[in-house]
Amino acid sequence: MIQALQAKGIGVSLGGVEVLHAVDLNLPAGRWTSVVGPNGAGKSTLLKALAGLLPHSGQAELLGRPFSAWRGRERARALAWLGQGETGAEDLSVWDVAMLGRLPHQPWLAPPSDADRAAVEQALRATQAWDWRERALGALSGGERQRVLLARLLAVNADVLLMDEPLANLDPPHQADWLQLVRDLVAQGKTVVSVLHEIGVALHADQMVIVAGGRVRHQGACDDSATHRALEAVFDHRIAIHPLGEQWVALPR
Ligand SMILES: Nc1ncnc2c1ncn2[C@@H]1O[C@H](COP(=O)(O)OP(=O)(O)OP(=O)(O)O)[C@@H](O)[C@H]1O
Repeated sequence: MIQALQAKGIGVSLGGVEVLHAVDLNLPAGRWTSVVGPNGAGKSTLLKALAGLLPHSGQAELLGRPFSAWRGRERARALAWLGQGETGAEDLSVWDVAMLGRLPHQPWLAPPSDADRAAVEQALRATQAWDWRERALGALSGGERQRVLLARLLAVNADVLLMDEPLANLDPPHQADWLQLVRDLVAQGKTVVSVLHEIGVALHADQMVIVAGGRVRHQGACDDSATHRALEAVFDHRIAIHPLGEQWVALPR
């Protein structure tokens, strides 16, 4: 199986403290992997290291090649990123924010092409943000803003999409839309890796990586009882995983 992302002994220190300890991880291409764990576990740090956004020890590989072997723009076309609580670009219009996702496709200082405009329109429509395209990002609500940032990520049209808490501020219908969007992306052969606190949604993924204390505690299929037991354990058995129809739900004990 082709690996979209691989961590080989990745360690990260922040503020002089080691927060990720020699993590080894293989994330398969064409699958959706959810990353879960308690607050402060190191999930965001792991995702940033996998995206090549943080200095780290060990080696990270994207689609079988070390990050150092990728040219910047080529890598930016292959891997799209949605960070947690992103700020900045408040004065930019929604259209221009989504167009930022096309930068890796554009020659230096070139105006957007028809293909760029089509990709941005498609992305804004996919997240139902099209109607706000002339509004400033800073004038949107938290959930509206999140949908614009999601559109920026989609506009990249990358094969590997990393999202840190993509459901932040989204209401339940838009969480359901996100779930469908991810399923569609994976059906097209894309790889999605998402850090999620919504365990019920995270259990819809193909596989789950459970992180605690800066280490991967478990990696397994979301419908595997071993994954459910590991999930309950990492949250100190304060939640229990139950079947509900064809889904799994996490309920407080
Ligand atoms: N700049 C920093 N300096 C020092 N420690 C940091 C820094 N950034 C993060 N940390 C610490 O690193 C650890 C991992 O943080 P990280 O953001 O990866 O956790 P997380 O699992 O994503 O948490 P959450 O679920 O709360 O978002 C935490 O203990 C955090 O306090």
